[in-house]
Amino acid sequence: MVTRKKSNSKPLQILFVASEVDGLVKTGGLADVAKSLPAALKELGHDVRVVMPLYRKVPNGADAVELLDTELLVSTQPEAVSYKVKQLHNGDVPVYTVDAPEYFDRPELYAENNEGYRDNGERFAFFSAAALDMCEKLGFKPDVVHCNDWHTGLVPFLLKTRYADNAFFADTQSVISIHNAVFKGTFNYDQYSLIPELIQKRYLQLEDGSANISMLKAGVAFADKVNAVSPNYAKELLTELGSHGMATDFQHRSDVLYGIVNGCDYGDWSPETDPYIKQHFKANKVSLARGKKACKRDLQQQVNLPQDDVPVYGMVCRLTEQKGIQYLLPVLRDFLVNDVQIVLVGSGDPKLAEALRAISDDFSDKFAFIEAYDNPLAHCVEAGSDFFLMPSQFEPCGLNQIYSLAYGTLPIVRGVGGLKDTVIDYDQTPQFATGFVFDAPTPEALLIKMQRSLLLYCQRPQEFKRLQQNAMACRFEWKDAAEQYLRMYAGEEESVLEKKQIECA
Ligand SMILES: Nc1ncnc2c1ncn2[C@@H]1O[C@H](COP(=O)(O)OP(=O)(O)O[C@H]2O[C@H](CO)[C@@H](O)[C@H](O)[C@H]2O)[C@@H](O)[C@H]1O
Repeated sequence: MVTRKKSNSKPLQILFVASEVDGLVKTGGLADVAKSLPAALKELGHDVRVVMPLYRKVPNGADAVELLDTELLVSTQPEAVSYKVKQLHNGDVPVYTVDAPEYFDRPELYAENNEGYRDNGERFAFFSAAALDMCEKLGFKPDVVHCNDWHTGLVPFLLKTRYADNAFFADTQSVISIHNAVFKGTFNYDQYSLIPELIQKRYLQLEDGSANISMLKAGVAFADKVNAVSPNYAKELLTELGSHGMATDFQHRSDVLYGIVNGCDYGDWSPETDPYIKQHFKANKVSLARGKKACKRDLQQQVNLPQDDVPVYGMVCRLTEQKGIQYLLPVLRDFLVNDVQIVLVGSGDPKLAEALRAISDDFSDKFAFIEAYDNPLAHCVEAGSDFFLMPSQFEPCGLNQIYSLAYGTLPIVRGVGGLKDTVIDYDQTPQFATGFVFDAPTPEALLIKMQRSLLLYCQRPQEFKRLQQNAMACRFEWKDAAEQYLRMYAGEEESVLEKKQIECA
């Protein structure tokens, strides 16, 4: 029998610690969450403040209001590290930016030319320490410190060590959200000089190789609660196959491991209001048909494809193995013999880019590969495509398939992580289907679903429209996700383990 604490309705003070925040600086889905979840929590009446590094890329960084000019003192270090805290706003949410030029005044956030900065361990160890150091100085006493991914993994560790007896944080609980456990933030001990607590006592369970400490492991081991960005990913994290080598770490925390699906910011991603798309549209048949057609023509024009009336498959992603490009590449030429077009917008791994470029050179009238990070174009791909490809190797939640649903663009996804939680397969559940889901991690399994989708489009247009309308009726509101987070903070949400027990009973 699980006993639960009663939820406290008093507004919470929440510090949301993230390495990137959409609206200020973004390289991937973590930034979308760091923008939308704090906003949704604030909307529900809580005092939420975000803290992130002040990178050179942050617009208006120079105009931010300086709140603190201070230093991080570390007992074992002869010299303190000076830093400032400057305040910006992202919508209604205050954002504290940690200004330490030696760490963050660089051209990029994490890497240049696909190579991580050599001192990334030290940079984010500092950021984690500063995020807590500033709280007392600013007089902000958080009830919840909500961390995100490896960059912030040392925050829960510091709360349980450096701040264990500190009255200021006596009532503070820590949470870490896992957006992508493949990045463990593993660095040599010599990068942790600002965190002597890690060195004075050896924490074997945090080591990833004998000379290295993983910041993500530290977050998972020391946070009061751990949550994955979908229930299915939370379950996968408990397995050898799906945990990126961290099954034991997650199994040790299974009683406080939760899974909460990300929301969709419909203020940014709605075909009815999207400022980037050619023609707004709704789910009713006439509006959908007209809007999709205009957006398709516009997309074809933007990426230099013939403006033909053929099914268009879109894909927008970081070019990494995670996104399943390796399943697409071997079958891309086979699929392109059909009367179809594919638009892929992505940047990242140069080898994957080269392979995609070669195919687009050979099929220039059918396959447009845009090697770029281009947000307006991403919106046009969502609006102008008929199908959206997301054949991920693994996918903690995935946002683009959720955006696709909103635009009536049927996702073709692999049934992993959050993709399984958010897309309903046509072959399994035709009545409620919103897309296509395949299981095997093979190019052939992907090709079969692409061919199935093509048949549906060409031979059963009414049925295709019905699926589009099913997709557009799906809602993944951030408000609902935020309410689940609040229940998790309050100890009222079911952990993955409890959900499993209920399923088995
Ligand atoms: N070339 C490009 N041009 C324009 N925009 C681009 C782009 N490449 C990516 N994006 C944008 O970046 C975001 C990507 O979000 P995802 O959730 O799909 O993946 P990501 O792997 O970064 O996030 C990780 O964190 C999120 C948040 O929890 C999880 O959903 C996900 O599974 C996990 O891997 C989307 O907003 C997308 O439009």
